[in-house]
Amino acid sequence: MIRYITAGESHGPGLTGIVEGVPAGLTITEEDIAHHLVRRQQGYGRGGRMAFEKDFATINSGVRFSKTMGGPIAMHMPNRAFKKDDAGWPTVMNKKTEAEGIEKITLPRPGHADLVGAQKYNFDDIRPVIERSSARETAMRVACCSIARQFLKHFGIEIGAHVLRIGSIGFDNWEQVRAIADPLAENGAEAVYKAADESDVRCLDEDLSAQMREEIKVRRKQGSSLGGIYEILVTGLPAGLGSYVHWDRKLDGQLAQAIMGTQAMKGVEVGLGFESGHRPGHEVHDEITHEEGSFKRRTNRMGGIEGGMTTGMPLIIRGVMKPIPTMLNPLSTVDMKTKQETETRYERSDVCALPRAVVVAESVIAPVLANAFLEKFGGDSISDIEANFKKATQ
Ligand SMILES: Cc1cc2nc3c(=O)[nH]c(=O)nc-3n(C[C@H](O)[C@H](O)[C@H](O)COP(=O)(O)O)c2cc1C
Ligand SMILES: C=C(O[C@@H]1CC(C(=O)O)=C[C@@H](OP(=O)(O)O)[C@H]1O)C(=O)O
Repeated sequence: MIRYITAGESHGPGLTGIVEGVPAGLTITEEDIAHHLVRRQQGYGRGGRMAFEKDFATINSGVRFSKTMGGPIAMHMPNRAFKKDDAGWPTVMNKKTEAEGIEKITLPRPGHADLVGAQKYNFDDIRPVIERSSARETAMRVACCSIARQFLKHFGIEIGAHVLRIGSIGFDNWEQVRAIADPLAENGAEAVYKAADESDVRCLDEDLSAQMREEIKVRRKQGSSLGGIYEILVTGLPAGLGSYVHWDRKLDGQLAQAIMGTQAMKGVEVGLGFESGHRPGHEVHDEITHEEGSFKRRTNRMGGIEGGMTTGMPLIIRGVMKPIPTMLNPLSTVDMKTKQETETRYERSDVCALPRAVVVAESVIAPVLANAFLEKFGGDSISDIEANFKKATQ
């Protein structure tokens, strides 16, 4: 079973990640990981920090001659913000001594973890909450998950996401999205992300991309922010991954947890999702056929999952990201120290992080899918798993 854990603060010296349970013999390099790290930094609506961070994870264990050895893979990624010292970070984040005059942050931002985090851990300063709740952590999460993604790719399983909506601008309906995304996914879901990466808002439609950019521009000018909706496709999954026998073995439930465990994600759909509640059954369920020796479906409205298991059709998952909580135009809040009503204070921030966040969403589902695959075809090495997979699918 692949597991990972990250450590590190947003403005501390750097992020650390440990991935364990990766079978021996998987080809992986720092450059493979950097590919997705660079993608996570790109996107219209990003804030000033992404312009100077140059995310790169150094592999410090578990890999020899570009192949995994079966042991834990440890990675480190420095925060340029710390070195750049644009706000005295080595002093503010000093691990030993508190210097005099360091300002306590006491104005919680609605929508961020500030107030509840400070209440929970009994802090009179929001700084420690910001440092760990920040989505800076997703940089190392993407690095860790890129290893699981590489494992899936080895077995022909590809992941690719694209943006469906930013604020009021987006596709009208499911069929419209299918017409543009599914032909791309026929060549493997990586074709979806590669096409989406051509747009700086990661939308597959050129006109909508231009309108989304405009929407972000307008909201930025107003000092507000935006979220949106995205879709992830996964191709190459064999039928029968996951299980119906227990609630916690249902693959759709596990995928939802991975998405909802990501900063700012507020909902997940599989296939038609909420739309299926608006339609009669015959416009929802995917009719079964048998062609060229295997079971197929006429449609894929259930998004490749039935009974908590993969159907063999592409997986289609959608997620919604709420608007960024830090906004130039303030919201009302209460000073934690004085208990007086006041307004939020602005800090450097993304205006719309959705085009970047879809890379995080693509990444976090990879270990879930890799584990479902390992549960069925698992072994200690890539060659063992190849043999098991071949035997089961011949
Ligand atoms: C890629 C990414 C970038 C983000 N950038 C910011 C940001 O610049 N400013 C901000 O206030 N929130 C940002 N967020 C959202 C906060 O991290 C998130 O709202 C916060 O951790 C509270 O968690 P919750 O939204 O899940 O309740 C970002 C989220 C993601 C996924
Ligand atoms: C650093 C990243 O995102 C950060 C996520 C984030 C938040 O509150 O979640 C707040 C901002 O941090 P800062 O105030 O230092 O600019 C973002 O830049 C990143 O994605 O690597």
